[in-house]
Amino acid sequence: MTVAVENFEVNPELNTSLLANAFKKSSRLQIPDFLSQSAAKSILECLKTLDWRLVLNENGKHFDIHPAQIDALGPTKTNLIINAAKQRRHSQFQYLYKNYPIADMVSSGNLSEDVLIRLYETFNSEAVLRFLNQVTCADAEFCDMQATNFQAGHFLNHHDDGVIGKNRKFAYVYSLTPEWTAELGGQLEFFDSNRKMTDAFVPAFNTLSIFSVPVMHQVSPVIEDTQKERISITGWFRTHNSLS
Ligand SMILES: O=C(O)CCC(=O)C(=O)O
Ligand SMILES: [Fe+2]
Repeated sequence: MTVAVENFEVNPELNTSLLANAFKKSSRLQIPDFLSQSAAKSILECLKTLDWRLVLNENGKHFDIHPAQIDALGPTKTNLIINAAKQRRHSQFQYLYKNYPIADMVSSGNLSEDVLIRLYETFNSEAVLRFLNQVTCADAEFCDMQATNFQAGHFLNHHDDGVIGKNRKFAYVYSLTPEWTAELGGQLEFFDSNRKMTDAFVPAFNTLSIFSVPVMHQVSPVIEDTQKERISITGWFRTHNSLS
């Protein structure tokens, strides 16, 4: 028997029209206290237990390295791969971080963590879709979802999130890292068409960042000298119809 899990509740004190006005000004917004503190804490605790994969690119190819593969490679080879990716950051589009593909795991029936199933259902619920569509003036029908973990030296270079056929209406980053500061790096930075930085979002616990796409942005490198992890749930709110 499957027991239906109840969705998390979006903070009832959020004022939709105030948030919509703020979003209209810059097509991006940070919404603090998105879920309850206890929900956010339970999600973070669950994320800390995941088997994160190391993701990076080389010569236009995406690599997804599972913990067992990292063990098989051993620390010397793994560090060579990581350091080479860090070097390539200066000359080409490059990324290096850890992830866990929540939406893919849901689709394949392999997600076993109730808290994450609940989170995925919550973000795809009528209540959240209606709320975020009102704030962004969009017509999104669903969202995809991955968890990301940026550790010391990890980054995601400039890109605009525009992918033909994906029908992305706006991107979201639900931050779960407590006590993050700008000095740690890992900021979500936005750029204009001249590559001038126009805005930077510092991750904050239980805060949902949303922004219209395409727009040029990056996650700046996390400093090398930290044990802290920048943990988030991210993805895009999308439509099914490829013509819209
Ligand atoms: O984690 C973030 O702040 C943004 C992530 C992002 O830009 C992406 O996954 O495309
Ligand atoms: Fe992005």
